[in-house]
Amino acid sequence: MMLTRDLTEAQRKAATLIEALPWLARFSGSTVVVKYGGNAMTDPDLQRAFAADMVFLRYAGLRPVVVHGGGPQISAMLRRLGIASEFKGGLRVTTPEAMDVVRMVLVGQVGRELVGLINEHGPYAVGLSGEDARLFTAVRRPAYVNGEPVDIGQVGDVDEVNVSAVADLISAGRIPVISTVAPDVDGVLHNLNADTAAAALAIALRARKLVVLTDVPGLYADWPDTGSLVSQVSTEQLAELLPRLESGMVPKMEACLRAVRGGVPAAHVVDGRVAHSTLLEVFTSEGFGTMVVPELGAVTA
Ligand SMILES: Nc1ncnc2c1ncn2[C@@H]1O[C@H](COP(=O)(O)OP(=O)(O)O)[C@@H](O)[C@H]1O
Ligand SMILES: CC(=O)N[C@@H](CCC(=O)OP(=O)(O)O)C(=O)O
Repeated sequence: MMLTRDLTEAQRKAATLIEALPWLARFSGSTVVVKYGGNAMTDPDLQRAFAADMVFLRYAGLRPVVVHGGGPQISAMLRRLGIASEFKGGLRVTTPEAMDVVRMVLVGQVGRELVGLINEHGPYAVGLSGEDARLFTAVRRPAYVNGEPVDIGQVGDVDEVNVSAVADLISAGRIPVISTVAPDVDGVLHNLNADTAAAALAIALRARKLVVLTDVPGLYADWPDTGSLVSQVSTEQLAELLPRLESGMVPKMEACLRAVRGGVPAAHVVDGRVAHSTLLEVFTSEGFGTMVVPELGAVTA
């Protein structure tokens, strides 16, 4: 005979599953670009949970595309090699020497590890960088310090996206895992901020969502005041807030703004330190993290 306690537990599980039903119906068939930040991938258990989430999305009928970061991992390798490195306006100043390390770490290390973790579940993940099938063409990107443009070397913005480079993989049921280095028109390799590249890809793929995993619960309007967490923000409000933001949040929120202005219905910044944060964002009714929408009250998510 089933104990009352077991029944309650079973009902709770059923309630969790059934809560996902409207979201499954809404998002089935949709492309979701998930940016996995370097700060959110330091724990092996969290990495495994992330990989499982991508496979879960796929089996739920969504089309996940992973764009990964690796800022802390690049910094660690540069330190090991004794190469100086600094950030300006949230972007890494990238010398030709640093560029070699950026490519080695993102493509050869971080990307490979994620592909391996996803493929523990089956033959799904295929790793590629902006160089493969000309996925991204870069154009040099200036950074701004106190409103003045500063040269930060081989740092790029995405000029063009060759959608067909990933569309075929997605149609075949694969999960593209993308490392964000890309050549410019002259073939010179550039270092792309991963948030920036994820936004450009989400727009080009007409994604239903951009989900950005980082190491904070979301955007704080008045950082570091923890009472100022923003649950929902319109593009207009975010554009006003942007000049007051600092460090890594600048390219991140610029990317979310760009994605939503570019036609992606919602961009979410969520806490990647919480296991299965992507599933919580996609399949539960409570808001999780910060959601950027075209206008407040827009029916989306
Ligand atoms: N207004 C803000 N809201 C949230 N985080 C902020 C803010 N301003 C600065 N930060 C910092 O930005 C960091 C996230 O950016 P970044 O380090 O580039 O992360 P990722 O590796 O995930 O891209 C947070 O850990 C936090 O320290
Ligand atoms: C130009 C620039 O800053 N590129 C980044 C690329 C990696 C990245 O964006 O990683 P996260 O998402 O972990 O921050 C860098 O060199 O760190």
